[in-house]
Amino acid sequence: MPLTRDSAMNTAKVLSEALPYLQRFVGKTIVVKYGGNAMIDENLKNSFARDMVMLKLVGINPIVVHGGGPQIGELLEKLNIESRFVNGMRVTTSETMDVVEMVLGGLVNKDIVNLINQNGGNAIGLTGKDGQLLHARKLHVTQKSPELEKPEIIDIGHVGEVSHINTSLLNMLTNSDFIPVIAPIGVDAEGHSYNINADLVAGKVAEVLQAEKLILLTNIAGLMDKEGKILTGLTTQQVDELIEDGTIYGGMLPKIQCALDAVHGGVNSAHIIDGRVAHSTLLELFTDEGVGTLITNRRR
Ligand SMILES: Nc1ncnc2c1ncn2[C@@H]1O[C@H](COP(=O)(O)OP(=O)(O)O)[C@@H](O)[C@H]1O
Ligand SMILES: CC(=O)N[C@@H](CCC(=O)OP(=O)(O)O)C(=O)O
Repeated sequence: MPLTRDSAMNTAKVLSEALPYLQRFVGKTIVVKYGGNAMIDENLKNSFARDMVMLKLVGINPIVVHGGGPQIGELLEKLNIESRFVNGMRVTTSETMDVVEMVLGGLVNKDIVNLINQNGGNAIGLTGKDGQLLHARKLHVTQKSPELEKPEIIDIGHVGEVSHINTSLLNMLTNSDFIPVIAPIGVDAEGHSYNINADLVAGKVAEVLQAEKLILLTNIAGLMDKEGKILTGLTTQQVDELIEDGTIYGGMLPKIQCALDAVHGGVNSAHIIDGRVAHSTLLELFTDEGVGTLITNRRR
């Protein structure tokens, strides 16, 4: 559709206004956790892929870490395998692990790689096993309950946390103009697979690369209080209180924890943003529009 003069002027204005942001972020690494609706809706999928291609083209290094919880859930259901979560983590038996690896490392990862490449990018898909990218160890979760005096340690199976990241592999790929697309599957020294929450992987990748930003795309407008108001600029203590009183629960727990860990570990800022909004990554990076929850070290 041909642009009218007004909308052409507007496009030029928007591009010009992006200049200071481009100058600030060029050469920097931005880790994007891709998940939620942005990974299901065809239009949103496409706009996400275009955003990644655009970032790379203007000299920013995007690294994508993807989730796929709903896609895993769908296949488990078809296979009649029961699934449940503890503290936002999927209890993972050996049988479940096989499904997780098939879905995340196969269908989901290749779909994203393909979409970025179709939009003119140069994406390469990896699980934590490729090039031993993500070393993992078993994650032990604790759960508090009013009936118990001290928190209970729960075994949730083949669920891991990141113990080491092969940064030279990531640097090699980004320096060769690839966009790495990482599926959150880890491996230990004995070659066992681990299912790792994608937010935790994204946070760790951002930390070890000392990324400029960690952007967590999700299905909600941001971290909210009990009245649904978006919370931003929180301190660690405020977050702890919100967890204690039940305002933060389920899938938001690993998200907020990894955002805090990342900024404590040297990432400039972490953002929990609404992946239901098209081009939300560009909005976050190149405009003054704050979309969602910002977590930085500055207020601490
Ligand atoms: N305080 C909170 N603010 C916003 N969402 C919350 C909060 N506490 C729990 N949640 C839940 O966390 C969900 C986001 O986590 P999750 O579904 O795992 O996202 P993703 O698939 O993007 O990783 C929200 O949809 C919401 O149901
Ligand atoms: C241990 C654990 O819970 N792993 C996740 C991995 C995928 C993921 O994190 O997907 P989302 O980001 O879409 O939730 C799972 O099995 O669902």
